[in-house]
Amino acid sequence: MAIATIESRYAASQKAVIPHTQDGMAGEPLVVRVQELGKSYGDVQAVKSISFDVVAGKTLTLLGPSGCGKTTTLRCIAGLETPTHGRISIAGRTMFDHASGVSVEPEKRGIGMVFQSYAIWPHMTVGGNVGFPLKIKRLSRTQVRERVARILDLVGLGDLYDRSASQLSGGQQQRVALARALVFEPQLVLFDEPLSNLDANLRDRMRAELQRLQAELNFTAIFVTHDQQEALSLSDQIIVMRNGLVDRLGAPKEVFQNPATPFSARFLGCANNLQGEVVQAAYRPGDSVTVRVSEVMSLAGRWCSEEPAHVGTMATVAFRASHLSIGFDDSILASTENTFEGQIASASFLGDRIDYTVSVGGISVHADGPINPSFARGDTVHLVISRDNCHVFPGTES
Ligand SMILES: Nc1ncnc2c1ncn2[C@@H]1O[C@H](COP(=O)(O)OP(=O)(O)OP(=O)(O)O)[C@@H](O)[C@H]1O
Repeated sequence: MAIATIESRYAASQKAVIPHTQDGMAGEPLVVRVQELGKSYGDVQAVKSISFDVVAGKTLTLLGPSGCGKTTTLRCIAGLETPTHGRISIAGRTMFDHASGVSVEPEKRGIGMVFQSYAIWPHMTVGGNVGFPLKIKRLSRTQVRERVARILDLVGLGDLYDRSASQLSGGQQQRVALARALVFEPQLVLFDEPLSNLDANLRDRMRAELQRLQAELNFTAIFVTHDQQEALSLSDQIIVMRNGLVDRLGAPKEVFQNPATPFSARFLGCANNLQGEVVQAAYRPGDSVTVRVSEVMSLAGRWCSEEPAHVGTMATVAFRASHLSIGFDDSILASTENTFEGQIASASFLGDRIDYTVSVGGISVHADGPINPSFARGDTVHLVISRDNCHVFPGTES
């Protein structure tokens, strides 16, 4: 039986979709729908309850710290784990439904997977590794050869067809794993930290290659990573996961610029999380609010909750080190709001900038500064940050 082309598979997926109504994407074709998915291992609730949709041809990334349930979610979608509850459908077809007992076998889900470990067979050639999924599907030798040659060209390994897989660099092995996942033209590809074993240069190149391949082959992707740069650069949508739940879901820019919780703020690079008492109230999200962090430090920021901030309640102010300006004198101070004096407690050279820890009346603040001028331990400096860059959340939960 001839295997459908990428284009016809994609066209078929477009016909079989459920109308989509969430997150302003109404009318777009859906490839994956995950509803109230949960998975427990004995007493461990690896995934508590998670729901999301992925639109055809787009990339959704599960981002979060180690142990938050990213891989378990991915493995449930692939059919490698049986969820404890919930429902998963792909292109309108139910793959798992706890309520009705449906559970489609992994090999019948039509999903490609790329793992962190590559999982390629060292005793086979490159062509043998990549052609393996097609052999299982009983394609003829000629068809396998043609398909494998084409995908190897696409991933930049066209001249390594007959090379033994044991004679490849890490980057080449990663490309083989990628080619093997894509060779049977899946409409959905799952990536579990596929770039984490590569050096920084290669990782950047592979990110760009993945984007090119996705544009060319039009597959839908679910990506797992704990690297925020990777998530921001590769995704159409990001889910920040925490303890088996969705902490934040949105487009990369939205998630980065408007963190909805202190956890998301910290995970997406807000190195400063200061706690204090509300001294100027806020009633709606986006309202100005002031929090007194210490005797010498009150911070004005944007309120990030639907609940009002009453005077006297506790709140958390999150902001990035890169948003603080730091200088020797108060000429850097454009206003009198959110300005502080402190002493340099430590400095870490990061190549293109210096990460300073500044003590402001005993409270430690992280501030990025330029290479020149640089400041030494004990120097007195001035700091300023705009109110728009301070995100304020209710409570003091870390
Ligand atoms: N087979 C298993 N048996 C028991 N517990 C498991 C099993 N697999 C995962 N867990 C637990 O489930 C939780 C979620 O694990 P998971 O691998 O999904 O996290 P993760 O976010 O992918 O982490 P990492 O980034 O470290 O890979 C962890 O507490 C983990 O110890």
